[in-house]
Amino acid sequence: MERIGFIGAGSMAEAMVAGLIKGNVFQAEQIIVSNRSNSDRLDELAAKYGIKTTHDKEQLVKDASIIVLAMKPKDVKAALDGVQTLIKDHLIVSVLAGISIQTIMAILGKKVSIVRAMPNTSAAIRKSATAIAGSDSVTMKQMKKCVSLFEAIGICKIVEENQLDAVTGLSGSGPAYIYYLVESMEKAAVEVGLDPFVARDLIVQTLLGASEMIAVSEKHPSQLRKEVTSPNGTTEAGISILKEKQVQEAIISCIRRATERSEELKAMFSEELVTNKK
Ligand SMILES: NC(=O)C1=CN([C@@H]2O[C@H](COP(=O)(O)OP(=O)(O)OC[C@H]3O[C@@H](n4cnc5c(N)ncnc54)[C@H](OP(=O)(O)O)[C@@H]3O)[C@@H](O)[C@H]2O)C=CC1
Ligand SMILES: O=C(O)[C@@H]1CCC=N1
Repeated sequence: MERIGFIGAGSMAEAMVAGLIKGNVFQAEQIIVSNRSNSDRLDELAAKYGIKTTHDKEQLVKDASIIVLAMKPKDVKAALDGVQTLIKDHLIVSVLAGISIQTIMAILGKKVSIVRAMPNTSAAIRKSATAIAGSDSVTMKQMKKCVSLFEAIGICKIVEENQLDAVTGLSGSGPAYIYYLVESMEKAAVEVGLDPFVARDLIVQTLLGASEMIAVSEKHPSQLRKEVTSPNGTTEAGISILKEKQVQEAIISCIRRATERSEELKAMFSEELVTNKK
């Protein structure tokens, strides 16, 4: 029986476990989860999903053929400590932001099949936008397995590893940009005299509707925007302020900076984790 083992039992691991079970990619008995020390958390996951949990990482690595790295980037070295020699023909799937395939190989001290993924927190409701990249040794079959793994929690695109910083800046961090927009719309709604609860519902539905329109329509978003914008109407008046305040330029700078930060973190982690520098 093929088993998947998670090292790290936080929110990303749980989102994936939930999606894998709901999507029938793995049955509960094929999933093993471990963490550093929080037994209550393991008990909670076992009770909620019927999965196996353990604090014995060695056993997890022996039992599973796919190992998902789902701890914070700074903890990856400690998490893999003691199991390097047991990792052989496994497929390693890392969701760690800013940790390159090369860094993971350096920590493991050998060439292994590694798929690096950048999901986002909407994985919790199986709506993640994920991109993945594989090391040279990843087989077509392993890549397909990973795609189905991430398609169980949303959509999955295959990219070159050097694109993952851009993916992190765009869709990894992306939910936060949308939440920021919603925070701003909520503030504005109160200023223009709306009840905050009524405003929240209207904003959410506006976002859901607009997202679905983009998804199902063959029209470009700029065309959809034009269709909302009556000459001399309210939308034109509103958009003229966004243009005056250079909001589009600000969004482009935001995604550029987030991408750059991902590159910086990658370089920093690679130096810290591979050269033992703290
Ligand atoms: N949040 C996001 O939007 C996104 C996050 N990611 C990535 O997902 C990864 C996980 O994030 P998230 O789930 O939010 O993190 P959490 O902080 O929720 O969970 C981290 C988990 O790692 C465990 N852990 C820490 N050290 C070790 C160790 N030495 N051995 C075994 N387990 C260990 C912790 O165990 P314990 O509780 O016992 O300490 C905990 O279960 C991160 O690397 C992040 O970059 C990727 C895309 C988006
Ligand atoms: O903010 C971060 O660094 C992580 C990576 C993508 C989302 N959260």
